[in-house]
Amino acid sequence: MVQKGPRPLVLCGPSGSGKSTLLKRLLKEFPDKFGFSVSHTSRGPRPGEKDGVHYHFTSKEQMVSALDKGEFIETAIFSGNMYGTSKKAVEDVRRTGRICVLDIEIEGVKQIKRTDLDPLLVFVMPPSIDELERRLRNRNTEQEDALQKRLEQARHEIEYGMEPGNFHILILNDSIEKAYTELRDFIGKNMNNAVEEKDASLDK
Ligand SMILES: Nc1ncnc2c1ncn2[C@@H]1O[C@H](COP(=O)(O)OP(=O)(O)OP(=O)(O)O)[C@@H](O)[C@H]1O
Repeated sequence: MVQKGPRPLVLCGPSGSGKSTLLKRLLKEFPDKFGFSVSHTSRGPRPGEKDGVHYHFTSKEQMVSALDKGEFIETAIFSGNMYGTSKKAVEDVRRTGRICVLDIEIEGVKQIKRTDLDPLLVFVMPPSIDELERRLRNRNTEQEDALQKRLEQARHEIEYGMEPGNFHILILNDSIEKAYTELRDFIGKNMNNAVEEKDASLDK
């Protein structure tokens, strides 16, 4: 059981929508206030990604075994790879007194809604599928088939993201400055309320 602390912040959105970019800025501006929950994944590291910093890189077998032991809050299969947030990852951040930020898939969002973590849920929306494709191609981190899978998945994710009641806020990332300002404003409004009283509630 994960101990309750401040409400965690969840960033969700299609691959390439800008979650990592926003997260990086947030952690840079407020290093003492927010801490990133490091997910586990069975996918291989991209150039520059460090084990234990960006992800805990592991195997599918090990993740399934940990899942069976109840060590994960949420897991999801995405583009053939397994991803998950361990209870320990969230607990590690909570212990530092920081607000835990999670970057998770839709399946994970559905699972975390069923826990008592009561997260603030942000959906990062790309301006269009075409622009998403451009950004993913520019990022140059995926092979063609993986890129196509991400774009296909993005259509479903956007549908879910836009359904009323699924997220507390949708942030359109057409400009990173604008999107970041919106994220900061949302946090400013809701994180204080989160400590005093809860005014952001959603469908479970
Ligand atoms: N507003 C923006 N305008 C132009 N490019 C952007 C914008 N936001 C992000 N990008 C670029 O788009 C690419 C994808 O962004 P990012 O890696 O943050 O996405 P992500 O949602 O974290 O993806 P993944 O889920 O695959 O990790 C990056 O190369 C990033 O620099």
